[in-house]
Amino acid sequence: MIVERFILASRSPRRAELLTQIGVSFETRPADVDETPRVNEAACHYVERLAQEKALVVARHSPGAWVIGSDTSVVLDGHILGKPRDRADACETLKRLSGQVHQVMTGVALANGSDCHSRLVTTDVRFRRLADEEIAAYVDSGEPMDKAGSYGIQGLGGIFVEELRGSYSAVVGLPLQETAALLADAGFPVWKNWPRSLESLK
Ligand SMILES: Cc1cn([C@H]2C[C@H](O)[C@@H](COP(=O)(O)OP(=O)(O)OP(=O)(O)O)O2)c(=O)[nH]c1=O
Repeated sequence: MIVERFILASRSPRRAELLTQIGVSFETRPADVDETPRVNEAACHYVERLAQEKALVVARHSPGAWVIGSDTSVVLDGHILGKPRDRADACETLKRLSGQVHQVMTGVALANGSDCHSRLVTTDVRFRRLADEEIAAYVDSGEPMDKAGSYGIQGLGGIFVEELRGSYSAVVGLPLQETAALLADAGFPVWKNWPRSLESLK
């Protein structure tokens, strides 16, 4: 019997939790890629390219494995806001997001050898107005520091979000519907591995 091997090419604990949530068993291997945007590269192209590169770089060294890579960026007026460099940068980013609608773009890619398929998910998120003291307290919590756009919707930062149109899981870091669709297209519908808790009651 051939047992398929799945690898999550990520060091993000959120992505690992989300992939576990839909019933996929996998190993993790961080992908080190250069995250510098190309000159004049549109945010949507950048995000999908990085997801592909993360998956492909790990797939190259993992023959036969199915590798999932992902990238999330926060985009305000077309400008990519990545992870904060430091405390001041996080405060500045949160001030820019205050009272505004921004986009969270997440790319997800599935690679096998040099073959790679990907999807891009864009979600509109509206922040309410944030007070300066609130921003300072949030940055002091440390939560923004490893997150695109300097916030985590799944954490303390959830209180900033007034409205969301799109995919909540994509904002957290891995779009579940699209990830499952990529796996299904490759011949691995995730539901086949779900537990059968009620089977004995039939
Ligand atoms: C907007 C937002 C981002 N994030 C996180 C998801 C990603 O981990 C991170 C964006 O950075 P990424 O560069 O996409 O990912 P990463 O460096 O954490 O992990 P890897 O490249 O190894 O896969 O921001 C949240 O956790 N919550 C949010 O609400």
